[in-house]
Amino acid sequence: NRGGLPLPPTPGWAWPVLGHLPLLGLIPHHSLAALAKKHGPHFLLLNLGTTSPTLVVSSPAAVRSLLKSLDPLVSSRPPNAGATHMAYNYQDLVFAPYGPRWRLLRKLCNVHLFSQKALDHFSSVRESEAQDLVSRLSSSRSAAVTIGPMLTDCTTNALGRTMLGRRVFVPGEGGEFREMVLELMVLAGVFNIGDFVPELEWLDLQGVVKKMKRLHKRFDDFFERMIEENSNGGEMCFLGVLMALKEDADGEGSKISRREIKALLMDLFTAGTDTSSSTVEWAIAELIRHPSLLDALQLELDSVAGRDRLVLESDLPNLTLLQAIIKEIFRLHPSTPLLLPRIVAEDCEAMGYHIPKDTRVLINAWAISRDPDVWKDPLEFKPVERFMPGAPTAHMDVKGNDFEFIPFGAGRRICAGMSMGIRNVQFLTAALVHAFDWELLEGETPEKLNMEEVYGLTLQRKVPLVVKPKPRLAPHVYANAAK
Ligand code: HEM
Repeated sequence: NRGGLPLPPTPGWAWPVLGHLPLLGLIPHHSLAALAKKHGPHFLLLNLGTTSPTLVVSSPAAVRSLLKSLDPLVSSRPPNAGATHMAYNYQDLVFAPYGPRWRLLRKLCNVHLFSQKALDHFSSVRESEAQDLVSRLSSSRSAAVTIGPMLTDCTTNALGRTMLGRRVFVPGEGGEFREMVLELMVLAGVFNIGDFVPELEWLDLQGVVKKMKRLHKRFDDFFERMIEENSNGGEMCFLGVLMALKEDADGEGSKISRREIKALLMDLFTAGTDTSSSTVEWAIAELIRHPSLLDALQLELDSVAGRDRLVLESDLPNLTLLQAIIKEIFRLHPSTPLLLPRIVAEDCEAMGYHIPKDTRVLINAWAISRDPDVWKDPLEFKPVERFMPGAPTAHMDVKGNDFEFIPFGAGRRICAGMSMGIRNVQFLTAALVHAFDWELLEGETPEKLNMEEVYGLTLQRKVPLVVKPKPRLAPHVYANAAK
């Protein structure tokens, strides 16, 4: 019963079985943005495969209507192979159905990882990993480096030390975990046909499920080893806290199980590393393309941190231009352009349309933050004009209150690690811009730097950024960083 309300518009004709899947193209957030402009600027209803229909949401008003007014009804995720085979059959946080277990896992993360107190507690870990990165870059002696993988090493090691009490990517040490994390990123980004045509799931046409099961076993063995090491009295870390909780709760319906602990660790490594590192890579690229902003940021950093030490996390509140620049980076380069899918729990009404139960929801955050109906000169990098104090949109933030840009999502299911993500991106960008001048390779110019995107789990550059870092601080700073 639709109560006389229409369904949202659709693009019309669809293929048998595949439905509108072929319309997604190679970069779905681009194709969906174009389709929305043509057929449904707020809502567009697609049939992707044979599953229930997918609602594509492409305007701030439409996001508000769902994630503010109806949020509890769209706070679970649709079924998918990754949740079943990698995330311990929905025992994790990212895919847990909205309810008491999801609430408990989020609360544990909020208290022990993402609260101001927990973030401050582990700031020395992030600072020492940034110091290591600066030292590795300065030892390149201004030769060209591909910055992306070095940033991934840095964020993953910082998270490894916070969660497991140890680094996980150690140069010259096997690199098994590194290889596993990279494979996980690739697999999680694959468009799995079985998720859209469940009738074909058993065939596993792309071999994705087989790979997931194999990789899951390797992760499980790794986390089991970590748990054993930790129970022999390892460094105090998030895993230690979780294990203590598990022991406290054992016998009385266990508050958190061993499986949930492993699933949570897997989530945090997947959601918390590339998201931050790829955003920093975009930030360095944008600053190279805008040399006067790069100069102004270096001036700000010098005035706050001087040239005799590296920047610290405690400097961040004093770096106003940096904060404006990072907001603009999040606007133009949201690392998860379609957020993570949701599913509608009950029939409901939004923007005058009937939205049936089980409709899947994709929110095109990328399209909204580049929409000329929402932003003036949306494709231009203008942090000062938009976000410096006194600018008309300076009050806007990325924390899910302003639906004009929602790189972390919004509502109850907003990114759990947002506080850490913002700190990672602000701090690493500050550290790199403060410690180095950045030159492109011979023959490349800032105006022509390739800024194209490719589709994947996170929004990656089509052409990885290769740059020459030239130290600009006092020499003893780099010597100390190397110790
Ligand atoms: C630049 C950094 C980051 C960005 C842009 C980002 C973005 C996102 C987005 C868009 C979502 C989906 C939100 C939704 O459904 O509305 C999400 C979920 C999530 N993120 Fe992040 N993220 C970042 C960093 C992190 C970090 C550092 C961690 C943890 C270490 C993390 C952990 C999570 C988790 C656990 C979820 C699932 C939350 C839930 O389902 O309740 N993220 N993130």
